[in-house]
Amino acid sequence: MKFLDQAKVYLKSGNGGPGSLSFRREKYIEFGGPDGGDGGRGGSVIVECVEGLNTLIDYRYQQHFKAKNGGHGMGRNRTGPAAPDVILKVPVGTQVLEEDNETLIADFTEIGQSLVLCKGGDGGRGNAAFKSSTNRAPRRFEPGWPGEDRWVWLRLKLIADAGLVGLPNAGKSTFLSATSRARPKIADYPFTTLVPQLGVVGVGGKEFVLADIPGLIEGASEGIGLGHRFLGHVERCRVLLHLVDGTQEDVVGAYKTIRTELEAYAQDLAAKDEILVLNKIDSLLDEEIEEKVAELEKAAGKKVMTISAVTGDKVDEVLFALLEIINRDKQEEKAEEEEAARKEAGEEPKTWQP
Ligand SMILES: Nc1nc2c(ncn2[C@@H]2O[C@H](COP(=O)(O)OP(=O)(O)OP(=O)(O)O)[C@@H](O)[C@H]2O)c(=O)[nH]1
Ligand SMILES: [Mg+2]
Repeated sequence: MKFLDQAKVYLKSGNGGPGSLSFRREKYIEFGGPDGGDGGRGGSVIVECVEGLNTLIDYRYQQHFKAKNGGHGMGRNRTGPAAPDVILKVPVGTQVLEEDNETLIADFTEIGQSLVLCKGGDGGRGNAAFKSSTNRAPRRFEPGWPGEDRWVWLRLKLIADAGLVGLPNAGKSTFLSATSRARPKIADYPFTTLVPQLGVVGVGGKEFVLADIPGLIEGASEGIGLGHRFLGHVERCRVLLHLVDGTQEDVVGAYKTIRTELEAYAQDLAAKDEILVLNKIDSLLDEEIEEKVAELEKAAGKKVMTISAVTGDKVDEVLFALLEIINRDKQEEKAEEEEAARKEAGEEPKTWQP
């Protein structure tokens, strides 16, 4: 599933500190020379490409990044303290665009690349800097130079490995928030999720990207509800995680509604690997769980896993099951790519000859 993860952020660098207007007063000199130092440099705002990030999710929650102003110049010709830079860490593959969301400013393709987006203002000069042969005691000093500010878009194209599907209220967002650092909105009414949300799930020392899309309802493939807009995204992921709310009467009906929509939307979507999970088992009696699992397994013709996204019960088992499919799919993809590369190079596949 190819995703556009993006965030609009406001950046502001610090102003330079003002220069100082200071005169040294010493014992025998009633009115000494100027010794006001320069103001400190304001902090810059810098974007840096770092290791270990997969999404821009953090930028959805904090949108304003402001560096501090430089400090005032001081007496004895001391320069004011420079303000620290503010560094926005982004993953490889991030693009920075102007506020119009079209004009490209930077394209980060390697770890360690960085760019100053708003330069901190220089400090103003203190009066010591204006001393000359004709003016031994200037009363002149400069205010600090202003910093810069701008809005930019951060944009990251990434592939989600697994996609959550299910009716509204099935607990998809709860699952995402229980398994990743993503903090999607969760509520007991349908269509809480309005746009896809992504999270990076860590399991067994590995990571994969999980996407939560708005709930699907009957007619979704024809444009009813919200989910259809995002079904195209799910088309490219490696595995579907299908959640069924165990507290509803008709679990089989819920399952079938989603399957019908997936099939109506695209055959290859319906043909994807799917892990089927009965959620909310914390609210069910053991007999109810057994009964519902049996009904679902019969209708779906596959094994059904059970979890509570809220308590975290058995969630890990689902994650390992997802990881297994994702790894297998990645290996297959790699093998296919190698095969294609070999063909391109004009090499005949090696065949065994007696
Ligand atoms: N008891 C119980 N409640 C759950 C569980 N998982 C989710 N819920 C509740 O079910 C409601 C819906 O959860 P969401 O995670 O918002 O559901 P969703 O599938 O993302 O819903 P949409 O975004 O509308 O498609 C919330 O009130 C959750 O607290 C669970 O394991 N047990
Ligand atoms: Mg949701």
